[in-house]
Amino acid sequence: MNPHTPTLELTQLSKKLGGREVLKQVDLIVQPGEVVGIVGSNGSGKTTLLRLVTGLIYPDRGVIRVKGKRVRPGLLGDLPLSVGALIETPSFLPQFSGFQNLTMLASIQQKIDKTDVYQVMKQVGLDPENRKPVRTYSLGMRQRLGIAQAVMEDPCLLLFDEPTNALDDHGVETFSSLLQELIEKGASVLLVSHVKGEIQRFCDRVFQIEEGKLLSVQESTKQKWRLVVSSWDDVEKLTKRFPHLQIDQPVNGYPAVVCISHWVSQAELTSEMMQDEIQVIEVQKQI
Ligand SMILES: Nc1ncnc2c1ncn2[C@@H]1O[C@H](COP(=O)(O)OP(=O)(O)OP(=O)(O)O)[C@@H](O)[C@H]1O
Repeated sequence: MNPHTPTLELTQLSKKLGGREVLKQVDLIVQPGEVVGIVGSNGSGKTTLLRLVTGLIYPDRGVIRVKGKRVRPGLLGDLPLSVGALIETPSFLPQFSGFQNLTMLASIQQKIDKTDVYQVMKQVGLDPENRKPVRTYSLGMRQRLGIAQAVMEDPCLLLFDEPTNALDDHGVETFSSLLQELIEKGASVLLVSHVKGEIQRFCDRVFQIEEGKLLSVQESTKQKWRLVVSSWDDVEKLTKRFPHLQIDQPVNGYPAVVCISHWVSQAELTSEMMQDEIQVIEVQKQI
């Protein structure tokens, strides 16, 4: 897999619902580690956009690619397994406990085991030992379970639709730190939210859906740098220290990585590297 392959590519995506063209020729590219916010008034098409990416519904026109692989919806289709989603009110089997629900879902892909499910439930503030069926869960507990389900298999792309809906203050904080952790690990996120603070805090870029069009309302302030370093040990130090790093083609035999960050000057960047005693051969600001 080419490390530069975008996590998500939407090309000329259009979708009609109830006789109305909800999305019109939408184009979007989301890179690894990028958090993209989607805002817009009620009924503007935000949820529709996320559902299209999961393959739950299919576009009338256009192409969706996750990690370069085309999403072909339908039961016999090719659904993107590396996508974690929390869209609208999550539904679970009501007669089973939260833990049972998640372990059943985990058994489909067999990427994670019961211990991982146990841990992720604790992470979202749910008691994995609670044997009560999901039908007795409050809305907030269901939402927490939905968040756990979305993140548990460490997907490369996360789709969150109003993730803090029904969460109490503690739940919001828990979600925020979980999201921060995922971003640091390099996941890409599409975040739909009416909560301005949430969008401002997490998103690198923000788009608004207006009359079916995806309009940019906040451009990224991040820069892309290529760092050429003296050894693979330095690459190891860098990958420990900085999220979203991608190994690049070596430059004159030296290892190189591409890094997306908010640094504005080369001096700032070099001083960060020096703190970790990383020997930088060359810093290239990419255009
Ligand atoms: N199954 C459906 N059949 C017909 N129309 C639908 C269907 N699902 C959604 N729509 C319509 O598509 C439009 C976009 O809906 P969508 O749920 O994507 O909006 P949204 O931006 O997520 O809204 P909200 O902020 O209220 O969650 C709305 O006008 C909605 O009524």
